Amino acid sequence: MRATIEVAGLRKRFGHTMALDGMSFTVTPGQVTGFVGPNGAGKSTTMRVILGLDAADEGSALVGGRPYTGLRDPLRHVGALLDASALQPSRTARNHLLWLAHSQGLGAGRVDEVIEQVGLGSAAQRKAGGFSLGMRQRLGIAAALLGDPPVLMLDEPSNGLDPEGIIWMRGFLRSLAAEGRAVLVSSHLMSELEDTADHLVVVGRGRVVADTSVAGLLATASGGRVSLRTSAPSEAMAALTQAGATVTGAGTGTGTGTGRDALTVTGLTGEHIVALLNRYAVPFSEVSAHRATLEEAYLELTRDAVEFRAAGQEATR
Ligand SMILES: Nc1ncnc2c1ncn2[C@@H]1O[C@H](COP(=O)(O)OP(=O)(O)OP(=O)(O)O)[C@@H](O)[C@H]1O
Repeated sequence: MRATIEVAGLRKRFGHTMALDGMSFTVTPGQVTGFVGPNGAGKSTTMRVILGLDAADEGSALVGGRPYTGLRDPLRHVGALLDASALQPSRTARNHLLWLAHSQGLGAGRVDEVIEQVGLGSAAQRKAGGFSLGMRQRLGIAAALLGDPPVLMLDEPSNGLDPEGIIWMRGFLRSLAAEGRAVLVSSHLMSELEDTADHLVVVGRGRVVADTSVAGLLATASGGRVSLRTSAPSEAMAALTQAGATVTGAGTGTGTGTGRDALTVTGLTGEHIVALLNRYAVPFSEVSAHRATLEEAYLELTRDAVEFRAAGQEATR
């Protein structure tokens, strides 16, 4: 089976709420794809539609080229963790997994393997009802792995994990992708994905607002801005503007630097700026390309898609 998820033109309305408004993206094998967007952006609904738990009004969602409902032994095709608390609290972790395994024709040996894989060995005989959220997440991932599926889909798997657990999760997801699986991981926090994901599908208001590599998102957000520090701002401005750049700062109050000697230049690369300043013998002490953080890039992209924002935050925008 192809290790892919293909979502095309999904629309889904709940009453007056348009949860999905033309959601389209593809998850490819061998990498972790981060599915990121603010609360209410439509991530869980998309995952539920992919798993056949919700029906879309329009569009298609395919796992390995087929709709989920058409898969025989679905756990062998796609492993999913949507809600870690969806378990029978009186069952032990191992019995929970045994019950799932049997439903898919899988043996007890596989159950013990996945228990070890997620680090729950010492808790396997404990009742799942007494598990912390972090332990439930691990149990949910064990369940997703039971059928050794080529496709994994995890909704906010780092929720409830302690810092050690978060680091473990990052490495674990990356190793699953390195084995050639397609791994889709959702989060409403970019910080949770930035060290994990190779590729990002950023969503807002039910649609994709960016489908890009992590490096691509950073490059777009940086916007080609270069900061410059010079003791001769007027001469620098004149030389750079003449070469086609847009220059702000030095008393205009619009630059990102501080003080009269700081300029912000767009439209020219750092190398080009250095060459021009040298040619016109304009002194400068610093030329640096602005690097946006992933968080900044994400906030910029999803600014219009945030459903709930504190009043103080609203005022700053
Ligand atoms: N069963 C439902 N009935 C009514 N509205 C729903 C239902 N499920 C989702 N919605 C609405 O659809 C929109 C998308 O919700 P969804 O849970 O998919 O977003 P999300 O990106 O997963 O958000 P979060 O990060 O908060 O989990 C929201 O406005 C939500 O309130």
